[in-house]
Amino acid sequence: MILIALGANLPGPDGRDALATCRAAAAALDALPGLRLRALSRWYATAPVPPSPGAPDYVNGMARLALRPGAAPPDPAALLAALQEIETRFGRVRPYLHAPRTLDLDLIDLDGVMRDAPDPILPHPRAHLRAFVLAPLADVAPGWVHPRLSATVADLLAQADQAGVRVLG
Ligand SMILES: Nc1nc2c(c(=O)[nH]1)N=C(CO)CN2
Repeated sequence: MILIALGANLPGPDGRDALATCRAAAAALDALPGLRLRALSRWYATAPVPPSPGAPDYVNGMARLALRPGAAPPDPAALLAALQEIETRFGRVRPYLHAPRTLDLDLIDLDGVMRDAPDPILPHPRAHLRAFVLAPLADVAPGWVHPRLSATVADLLAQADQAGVRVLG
C-alpha cells in the first residue's frame, strides 16, 4: 500500500481553492504511471503546525494507492519526483520553510519500506506525530501499523494533539 498525504492552504494560480486543488491532485495521483487510487479519505480543515497566527487553515487528506496489475514497484526517488511535478503543476512555489502552499504531497508509506537517506525518508519521519496526517490515514487504512514503531494508526492518533483537526463538510 502506498500512502500519500495531501495538504493545501492557499488558492492556486488557476483560482482553485485549497479543497478543489486537493481533489484535482487526487485525480492526478490516480493518473501516475503504474499506480491506481484505491481510497481517498475525508477532507479535514486543520490549524497550521507549528501555529502560524493569521495563516489560513490547511485542507488535509490522504490517498491510498496500489500498483496496477503487472506494474513494477515504484522507485522511491522517482515517485517523489513525480509528486513534486504534480505540486509544481498546481502552482507550488517554495519561498521558505513552512511557507503557505498551494499543494503539498508527502509520501507517508511505500509498502513498509524503511530508509533514512536519500530523500524520501520512509516512512515519513514526522507522520506519526501529526494528527492532520493520522486522522485521514485512519480513514483509508484503519489497520495500518507504523513500519518502524510497530504502533497502530489508532494508537498514534490517540497520542497526537487532535485540537485544530476537524472533518470538513
Ligand atoms: N495543519 C497543517 N500544518 C502544516 C501542514 C499541513 O499539511 N497541515 N504542512 C506543513 C508543511 O509540510 C506545515 N504545517
